[in-house]
Amino acid sequence: MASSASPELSKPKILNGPGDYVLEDVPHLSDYIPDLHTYPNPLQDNPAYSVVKQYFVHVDDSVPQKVVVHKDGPRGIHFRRAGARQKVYFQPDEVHACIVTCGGLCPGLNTVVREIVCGLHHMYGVKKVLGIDGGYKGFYAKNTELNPEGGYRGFYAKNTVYLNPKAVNDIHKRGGTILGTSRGGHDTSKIVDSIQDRGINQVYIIGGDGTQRGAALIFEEIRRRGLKVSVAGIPKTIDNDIPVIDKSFGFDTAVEEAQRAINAAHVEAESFDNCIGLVKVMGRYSGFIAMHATLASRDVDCCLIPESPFYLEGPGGLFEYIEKRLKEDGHMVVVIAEGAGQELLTESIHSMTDASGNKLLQDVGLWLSQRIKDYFSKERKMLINLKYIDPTYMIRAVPSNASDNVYCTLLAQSAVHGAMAGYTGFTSGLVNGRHTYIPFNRIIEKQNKVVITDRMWARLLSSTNQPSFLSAKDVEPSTPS
Ligand SMILES: Nc1ncnc2c1ncn2[C@@H]1O[C@H](COP(=O)(O)OP(=O)(O)O)[C@@H](O)[C@H]1O
Ligand SMILES: O=P(O)(O)OC[C@H]1O[C@](O)(COP(=O)(O)O)[C@@H](O)[C@@H]1O
Ligand SMILES: [Mg+2]
Repeated sequence: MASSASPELSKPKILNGPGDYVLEDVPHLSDYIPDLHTYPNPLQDNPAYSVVKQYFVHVDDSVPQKVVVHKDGPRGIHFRRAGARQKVYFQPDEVHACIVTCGGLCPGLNTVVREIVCGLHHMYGVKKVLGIDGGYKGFYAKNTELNPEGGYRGFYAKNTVYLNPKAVNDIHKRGGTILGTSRGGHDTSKIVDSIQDRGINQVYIIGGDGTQRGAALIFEEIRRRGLKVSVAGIPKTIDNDIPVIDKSFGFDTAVEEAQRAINAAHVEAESFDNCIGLVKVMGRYSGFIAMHATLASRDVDCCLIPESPFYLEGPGGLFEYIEKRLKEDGHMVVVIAEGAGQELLTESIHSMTDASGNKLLQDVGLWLSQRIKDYFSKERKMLINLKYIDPTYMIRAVPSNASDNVYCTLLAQSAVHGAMAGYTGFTSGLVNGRHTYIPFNRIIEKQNKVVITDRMWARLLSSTNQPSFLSAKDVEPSTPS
């Protein structure tokens, strides 16, 4: 379960400028520690970067949250631009960094770990980088029993391990996280005690919404204790449910992997009479994987996501639509996100949660398969075939694809530049194609969801021709994307 520590966060750092310019800034070590020494950025002597004009980011550079504007509109909210600064707040041999990965797996975790280690080492000459084993609880729990014979995890599973470029050289080619991960076990004071006792002064925390909430609490406690420790988050979520950022790393890879299952479902469905291929993908509260995989595939006739309630029977319902597709085409493909239609399932485990406090879901794919079979055999006396494919863990256990690898590299390097420059309490994130530092309060304030009154969902509906399961009265106006 998450820590019971007070979730009260310090006041956001907001700076205003002309034309209703707003900078939602991130904290800096100098906000609460006076007279900190600064040093020239060692990158200025690095032969790889010395030829780059204006390699260092201007101290006033910021990135707008909204790029579609009206000529008389306000300049609006901005975030601090990520990147190397001319001055740094740590000397290389003073840095003792640590990296932890928390929550579910996501393609690209190992790439982020690799690039933090290599970025610190090659760009800033930092040699002491500690890997924390098995998520937040690895900061304080002794995992001596966690030492399976052989293998990468076996090698690393000993609570903490020092990482260097050689040790992480090829880890981006494998899925998962070499550090291990977990849900639950966040205990703010034990974690900060461990950081303080070990003399760690840069903490890199890779994880999703729950993890970033935990990171915000760690930052607050570090600030309360007045420690010179930078806390940097790198947002990880296969569900793409973290707000503000353009998309999370690993998402493209997951969508690509989901295509393989959808293709298989389509091949099966086309090969048998009256056949339905049903694919369940991840997406606990947000249906982005299902939506993007559907739009990418073009073989999908119906996509069901948590944000769009649906119903089975009667006019405009799913059964009626399935019957129509089978009569017209003889086959169909349905993609369902795991969080869709949970309200239709029995109440039995609705109140159960995992160790992190996330709602535990029932298998909507199995349930829907059974309901479809029952309906067509018993009520419509129709012979149908149904092939259910559940690629759930396959799509998140793969290594990241090429574009996610590049994305992970830049996120990791941005985090390193930010921490070296003394920023803290931030998440490294892509906003309108630019790398930024986003304050924790913005990252954890809500979950990113598919807006079903938005253009993207309309594009999906028009590509599948499925019913919207909505009446006009359910539709609220929204800003289209
Ligand atoms: N509200 C919270 N406060 C502090 N820690 C949290 C909170 N929610 C989750 N955590 C911790 O963050 C870690 C990952 O959370 P989880 O929800 O499982 O995954 P994710 O970060 O991917 O959403 C767990 O160790 C969990 O204890
Ligand atoms: O079975 P596990 O490991 O708890 O993971 C399942 C969940 O992980 C998710 O991928 C989300 O994980 P995160 O919150 O860790 O990003 C959900 O889609 C899914 O419900
Ligand atoms: Mg989560």
